[in-house]
Amino acid sequence: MSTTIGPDLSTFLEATPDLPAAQQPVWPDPAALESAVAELSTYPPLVFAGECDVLRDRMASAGAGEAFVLQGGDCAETFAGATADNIKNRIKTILQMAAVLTYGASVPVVKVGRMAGQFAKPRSSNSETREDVTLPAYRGDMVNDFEFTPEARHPNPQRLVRAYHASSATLNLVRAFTTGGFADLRHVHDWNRGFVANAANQRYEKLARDIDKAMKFMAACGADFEAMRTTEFFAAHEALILDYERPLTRVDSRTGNLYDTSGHFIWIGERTRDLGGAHLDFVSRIHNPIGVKVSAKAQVDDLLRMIDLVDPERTPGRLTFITRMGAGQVREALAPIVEKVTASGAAVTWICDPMHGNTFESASGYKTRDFEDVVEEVRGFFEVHQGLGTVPGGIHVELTGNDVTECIGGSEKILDADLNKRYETVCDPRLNHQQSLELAFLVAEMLSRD
Ligand SMILES: O=C[C@H](O)[C@H](O)COP(=O)(O)O
Ligand SMILES: C=C(OP(=O)(O)O)C(=O)O
Ligand SMILES: [Mn+2]
Repeated sequence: MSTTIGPDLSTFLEATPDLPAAQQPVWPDPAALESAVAELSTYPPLVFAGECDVLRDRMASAGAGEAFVLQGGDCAETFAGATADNIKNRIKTILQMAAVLTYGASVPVVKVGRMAGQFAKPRSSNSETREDVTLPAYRGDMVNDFEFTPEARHPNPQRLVRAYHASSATLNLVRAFTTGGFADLRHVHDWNRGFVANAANQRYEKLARDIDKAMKFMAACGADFEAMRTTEFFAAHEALILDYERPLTRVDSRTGNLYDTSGHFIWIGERTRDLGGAHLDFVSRIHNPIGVKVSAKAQVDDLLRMIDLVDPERTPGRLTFITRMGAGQVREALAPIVEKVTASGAAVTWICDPMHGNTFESASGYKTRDFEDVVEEVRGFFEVHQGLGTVPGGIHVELTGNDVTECIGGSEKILDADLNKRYETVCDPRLNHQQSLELAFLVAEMLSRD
């Protein structure tokens, strides 16, 4: 892969028309931006194009019902939060969930972290007001700082460079954990035994016992557990800030194709998926597997045009629709979309994000989600696909491996009054470690019935 801007890449950058790009920061110093972008464009790729191709094949398998995708991680990663413990806890949680889902689905689980690049946020409002002070909204550590002062909220393009380094360090540790023995299926299974040993999680004991039996059966048959000490793991984030994504786009020396090397899988958010906008234009020019968030407001005709733009060849695994309808709307809103997209002959993979349609402000003023709504949206997602004979390909969840109190409900019965105990997110409320595992057990039950 070329690490400098070669002739093909310059042509790409010049050919990119000046389309409107939603949700971009207004960088106050153009010279500082130019210098940060120039610096990024000289840096090595964070991922290799061949790995993106492998993930595209995996997403295709999920679209065909031969794999199940688990995407999970913070709503917004932070520079300060990129510590060994935080990363380890998140990986551990995802691995534990994946083990349970693998059993439930009886197919391989494709593990994808919302990690190593998830440093930018689209916002509903450009500003935030606390008491009588109004400042620019926090847009992710890649742009400005969460602290509520005018200096902190000032967009600083050197943060793009810092985001690259934080992503690089995160990815390095993720690769070490997932290939160095930490991911050993036997450890992961032991951790899950710990989860069901908690009296509050007794309801899941039977499933855990069944997995235990399956492991013993495999061992008795001489299964090669040594080969299960490592696992594939991919990195994903929302491709929001084009001044970060464009300079990390490289020509793959094997094929001459362009890849955004900031992550294996990148997605376009609900607020930036306009057909005439710069974000869809950008992803239509690169070869990574791409996701697009789809809310209940989406128009099917727009989605069909989007498919023509992003996946004109109808390559399985190229395009994933990450639907986020809300528990109350999923059955009604998702069915006609899946039906018409399927009837068009498109080959998209369907994933359920049960978080973003279920956010509300609690009585005590916290932005939260109810665990019950999260589970209910996944249930609706499965029902719709079952009804249409289409494939529910995976889930996309905002989670952390830590014991935060950001979403209410779950077997620990977190209440509104508990939210202030450990509300640590800088953007959306995440499922904590226990809630994430509980979700995995419930989805495994849905999958095994499916
Ligand atoms: O994931 C992100 C949020 O849903 C998005 O940034 C909007 O959040 P806001 O309504 O707090 O701005
Ligand atoms: C902003 C997000 O989602 P959406 O684009 O679906 O609102 C997100 O995934 O954090
Ligand atoms: Mn979010």
